[in-house]
Amino acid sequence: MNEPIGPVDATRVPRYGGDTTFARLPRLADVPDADVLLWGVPFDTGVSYRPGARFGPNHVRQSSRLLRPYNPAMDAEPFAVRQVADAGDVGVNPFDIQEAIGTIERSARELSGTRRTLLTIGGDHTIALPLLRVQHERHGPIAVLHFDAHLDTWDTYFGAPHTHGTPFRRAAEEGLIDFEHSMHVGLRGPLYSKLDLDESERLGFAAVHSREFARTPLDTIIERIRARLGSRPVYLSIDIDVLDPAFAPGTGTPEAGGLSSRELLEVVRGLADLNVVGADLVEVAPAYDHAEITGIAAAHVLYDLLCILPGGR
Ligand SMILES: N=C(N)NCCCC(=O)O
Ligand SMILES: [Zn+2]
Ligand SMILES: [Zn+2]
Repeated sequence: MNEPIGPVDATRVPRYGGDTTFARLPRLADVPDADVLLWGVPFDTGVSYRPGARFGPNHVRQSSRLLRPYNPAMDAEPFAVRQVADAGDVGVNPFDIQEAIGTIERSARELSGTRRTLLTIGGDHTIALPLLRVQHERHGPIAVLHFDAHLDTWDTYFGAPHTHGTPFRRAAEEGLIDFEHSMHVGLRGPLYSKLDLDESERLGFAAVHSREFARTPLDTIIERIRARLGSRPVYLSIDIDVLDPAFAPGTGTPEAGGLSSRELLEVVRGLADLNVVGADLVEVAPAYDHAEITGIAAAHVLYDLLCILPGGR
């Protein structure tokens, strides 16, 4: 087997120069094949408040230039153990949500092929639906670990079924989710009514609310999550607004009282050895970011995610 082609060597080409791929990894076209692909879905037509997540993928790439090859927290070299590459962005229609969802689904299917793991950079949370459809084709009903301030199980907005507040309701209706083993993490903020929580529970989602992080030891929370997911194939859907606006100001629907980046990174690391089969990281909206705070948090979450994937260490 050929050695994986890693990121550009920062001792030869300084980090701030050259092509902007995630972690300065090679592009898919420049490697014989890849085991793990990062790709961007620059789509935000589903947002209900501040727009701008369409600029998320390139912002996260730009904010990932300082990542280094060795991750001491996981004793891992994620770019050395297998081929990771950046597959660029998919061209999605910003004026037609249905068409965009179809394009995302087809592209995800094509890119994953028979064996590749996809890490998708959004884009708003609408994009989780087509991504879950492709996971379902491979694994059947899939355990979803959903990091978010919001439930995203709402029914419609202005009568529209496909928005960033509704992907998990649609996915539930399509039978894509294994509710015995699915969970929200980081919920908080005002709701439309108490029924919002009841409906999510009725669908079958368990939940760790953000406020529980204030009083419960992190290891206890990680244990609860691991027990819920078990040995099932797990899909991670990470809305960056799970972080407190202090740690992720660059997002469209910020809510106070969220996780710190340290807490989120520790929870992600705590998922090591579970069967994580894919992930998305959504809702980074760079227009509201400062000094790449949100972009850097997103890049580091993806980096640790690469290390917890089966075979990532
Ligand atoms: N950020 C996501 N995915 N959803 C937020 C929807 C909240 C709302 O507009 O009421
Ligand atoms: Zn959210
Ligand atoms: Zn969301």
